[in-house]
Amino acid sequence: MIEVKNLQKTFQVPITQPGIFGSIRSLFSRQHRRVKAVQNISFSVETGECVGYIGPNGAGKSTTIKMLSGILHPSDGTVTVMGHSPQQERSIVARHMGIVFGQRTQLWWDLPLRDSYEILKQMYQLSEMDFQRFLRRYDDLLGIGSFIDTPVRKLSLGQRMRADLAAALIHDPTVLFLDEPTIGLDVVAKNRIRTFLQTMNREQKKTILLTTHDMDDIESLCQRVIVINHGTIILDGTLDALRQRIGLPSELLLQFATTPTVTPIPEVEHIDLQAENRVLIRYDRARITVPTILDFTRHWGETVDIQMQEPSIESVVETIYRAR
Ligand SMILES: Nc1ncnc2c1ncn2[C@@H]1O[C@H](COP(=O)(O)OP(=O)(O)OP(=O)(O)O)[C@@H](O)[C@H]1O
Repeated sequence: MIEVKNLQKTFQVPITQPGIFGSIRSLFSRQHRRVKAVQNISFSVETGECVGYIGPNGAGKSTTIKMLSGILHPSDGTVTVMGHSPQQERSIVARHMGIVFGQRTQLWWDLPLRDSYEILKQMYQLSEMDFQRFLRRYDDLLGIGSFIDTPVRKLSLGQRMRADLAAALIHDPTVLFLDEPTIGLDVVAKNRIRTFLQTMNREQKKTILLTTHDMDDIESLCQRVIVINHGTIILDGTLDALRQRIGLPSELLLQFATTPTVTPIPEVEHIDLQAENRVLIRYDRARITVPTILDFTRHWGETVDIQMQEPSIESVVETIYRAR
């Protein structure tokens, strides 16, 4: 479905001089430095897979997605999506591909959402019947009907993301490139998007490549992860393999009413008593479950709050480096 071979992207960035005169001088300067955003990466994605493409800030994720979708030309290497080059056969690939950039909308900012969809309907030459079916379907799945007459600029972030997802699917593509589709959303909105994407992947068999900074997105959606850092792939495997290889820790933050009496828990290496009667417990889900941990902690004192969190992408990358 997606084939990436020895892909590279190098940007030429002008070298700026300090100070205001320096900045003006830089405008006319020929001095550049080279930023190797993506360096020699290769992978393939099969039909129906949902792959998490993760890495810290500046790792090269968006640059890869932009090359896969034909927005950027690679400096070297090749990409094919369903056997076609996104650069040379952009209109063919565009028919099979939906794309969402969480950081910026692809809808018309000042128009009511409905008008944006009308424009897309014309662009993709949808029949009126298919268009009406699209509106009904994505009202059911994402609730777009409740804000369809609102100008895009007035939508909440969660509504805007749902609107963008629906727009990316208006032509019923087979592949979805999603660049941080849950960024900035609250827990409820994130869960709604995740449930929707699960439906798209598991029931509609859409192939999904997803970049995110949220390990919960990966946990709930992806069977496979590709980890990228400094433009190179440092790990490509199943989520389980990643977990086993680096002992991916999960975190439990407990808030006690008074100072807890902390005692060791078998299979748990990290227990940290923090300020204000909080205890951070890092554990490996392959070795111990949350109910078992709570069986121990209820003897420590009265628990008033429990928060579960997945490790940050940064700590995943750090752990991979340490394990290599
Ligand atoms: N148009 C551009 N011109 C120059 N440098 C760029 C350009 N786009 C990206 N870069 C650089 O390429 C590197 C990779 O950027 P990219 O946006 O792909 O990272 P990312 O993994 O998506 O990061 P983030 O998680 O912060 O979105 C960075 O060093 C970035 O500054």
